[in-house]
Amino acid sequence: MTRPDTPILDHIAGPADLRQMDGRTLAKLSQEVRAEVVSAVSETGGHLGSSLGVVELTVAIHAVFNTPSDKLIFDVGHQCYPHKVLTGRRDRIRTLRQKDGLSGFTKRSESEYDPFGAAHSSTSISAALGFTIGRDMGKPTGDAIAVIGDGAISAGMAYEALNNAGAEGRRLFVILNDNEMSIAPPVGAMSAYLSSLYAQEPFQKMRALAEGFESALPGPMRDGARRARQIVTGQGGETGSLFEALGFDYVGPIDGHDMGQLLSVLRSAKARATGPVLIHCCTVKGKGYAPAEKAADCGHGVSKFDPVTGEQAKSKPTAPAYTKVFGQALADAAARDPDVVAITAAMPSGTGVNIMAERYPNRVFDVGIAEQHGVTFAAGMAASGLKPFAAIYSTFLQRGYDQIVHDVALQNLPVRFAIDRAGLVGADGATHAGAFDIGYLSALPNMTVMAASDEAELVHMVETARVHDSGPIAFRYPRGNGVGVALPEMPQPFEIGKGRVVEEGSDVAFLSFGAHLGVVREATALLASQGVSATIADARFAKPLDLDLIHQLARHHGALLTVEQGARGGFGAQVLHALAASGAFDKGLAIRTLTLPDRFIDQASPAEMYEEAGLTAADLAKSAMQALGRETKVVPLRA
Ligand SMILES: Cc1ncc(C[n+]2csc(CCOP(=O)(O)OP(=O)(O)O)c2C)c(N)n1
Ligand SMILES: CC(=O)[C@@H](O)[C@H](O)COP(=O)(O)O
Ligand SMILES: [Mg+2]
Repeated sequence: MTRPDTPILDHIAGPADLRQMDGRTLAKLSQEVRAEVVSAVSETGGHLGSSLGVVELTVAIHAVFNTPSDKLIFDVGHQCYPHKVLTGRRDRIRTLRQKDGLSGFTKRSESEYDPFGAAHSSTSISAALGFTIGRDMGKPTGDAIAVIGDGAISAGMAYEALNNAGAEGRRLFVILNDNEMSIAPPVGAMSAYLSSLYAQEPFQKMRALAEGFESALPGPMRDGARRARQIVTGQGGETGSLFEALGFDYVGPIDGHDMGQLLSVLRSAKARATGPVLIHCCTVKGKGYAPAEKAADCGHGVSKFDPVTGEQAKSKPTAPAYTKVFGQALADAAARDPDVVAITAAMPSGTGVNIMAERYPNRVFDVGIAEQHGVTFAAGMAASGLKPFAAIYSTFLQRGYDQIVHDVALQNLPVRFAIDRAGLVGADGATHAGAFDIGYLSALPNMTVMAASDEAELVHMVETARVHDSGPIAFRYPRGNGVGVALPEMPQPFEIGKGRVVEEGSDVAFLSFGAHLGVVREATALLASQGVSATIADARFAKPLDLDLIHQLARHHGALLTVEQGARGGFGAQVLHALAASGAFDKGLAIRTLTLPDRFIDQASPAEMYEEAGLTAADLAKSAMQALGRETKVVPLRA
């Protein structure tokens, strides 16, 4: 594959080199960085659109600020590819999101230029404020600059940070990267407010309340800024008032692709700021690469693609994606039951609720990146008598945990949690792993917790959740495609707390919770080839547990192994508690709990990550042999 011609970039060793360049050269360099990002992501896949949108901004920040002493903190971190190219990682940029390669996000362990890791949104201002306190208390750290998107700034945590930063009044830079896009078009009053800011004032007529800013700006901008200030302070204009009310100086809006504007504004802000400053920067998501600019999601997340045409490599699925199966089952449930409503936190297509939204737009609520609010909002809906399905990825539901405890479980409100991306997700890595939900939900009184072992089970679980109106209920399912089983014509609710035996055996029993059932089947085939007969049970429920089934498995087999795609403290722990409480260990019991290990696992393919986790079929078979006290070397093992 031909690589782009990058004569300027080829001579960049690090951000210090940018500080020697004039604006025209920096603008040219930006084009080369853009070409490099397109070329690299065409080979790896990844968050293309967000990265393309911040190329000039990233170049300008590094040219003006003294990174890594100054701390550049990207919110979410999915837009950091140009930053990685410029900060000594260009030689590995084609390993993005691959096993042993660069992370797709900022990561402290990867570079001194990544002062704060991210991947979940809306943390940057808080972290930047923390650095400013460190600086002011004498720690060897320079200015802090948070770059946050218009989607990310819709989350509560960002407001908490703005509120705190405004009150602290310390020198701090927040750059609002406003591309009028989240993953889907952004929603909410804040988004409308930001749009109104640049509807009121075209570029160049920037506004800076402090006189000092104005006088530091070049001629035409200074006039624009002064006019804007007069509009606001003299004639009651509203521009920037929200941020100013929070204690920030507001500068903008500026054109985030105009190197001249960026350099002027950043330099004057750097020279003059005494307190917190918000620079409102307007950009285009996918900028400069037509297929991304034209795409409905502006190329937010792409698989490998042909850089000439933009056509993405799509493998032919052998079975429908779990997300789609859920989305369809939810829409069907909504058709049967007018009380069914759905909530998403800025992920309508990622969670599949867009399918229901097409049919029932007034019953699907996108709350923006606001999982905490989304959970309590769902609790309110449940309290009103509706049947809310809060469709939130496992990893992002962590944001709403106190709301799950305090607003949902404690009040025993029947919120249905549809938990996608359960287990290891692949290229997004540890930050996005759905590792903890089994544990954090099963710990809660009143909560019912299910996991789907295949896509047909998922359909039945949607129905189980719909009819379960006596308390909260959750069901989890993984990223990716189902296993290819036939889907039921008409879903049937499961009996709460009842599992099923999938295959009868005699020597050892596997009690599987969720989508690792296929791997369990492979493990039993390996065991069969060694003359070991295994029972396979699908627990369906982590809470309440099917105690009869568990006791029966424990009693009639030489060993019992629980299997789950989740961290320690989850399903296996629940089983151990139940067996201990019944005294099953008093007489001795060979048992193993097969979970994710107690460490974070870096990005790779899901299969590679499960291998790293020690959850392959061979690993399971080996554990079974060990639990039975038999020779293990006959089983094919991972090195
Ligand atoms: C807490 C949390 N919820 C959801 C997401 C998923 N997510 C990642 S990027 C994104 C959109 C961010 O939009 P914006 O901040 O405007 O950045 P852009 O992609 O437009 O550059 C969302 C919803 C996340 N990373 N973290
Ligand atoms: C950055 C981020 O959080 C999302 O874009 C995420 O990468 C989406 O993941 P899926 O591809 O699994 O929907
Ligand atoms: Mg955006």
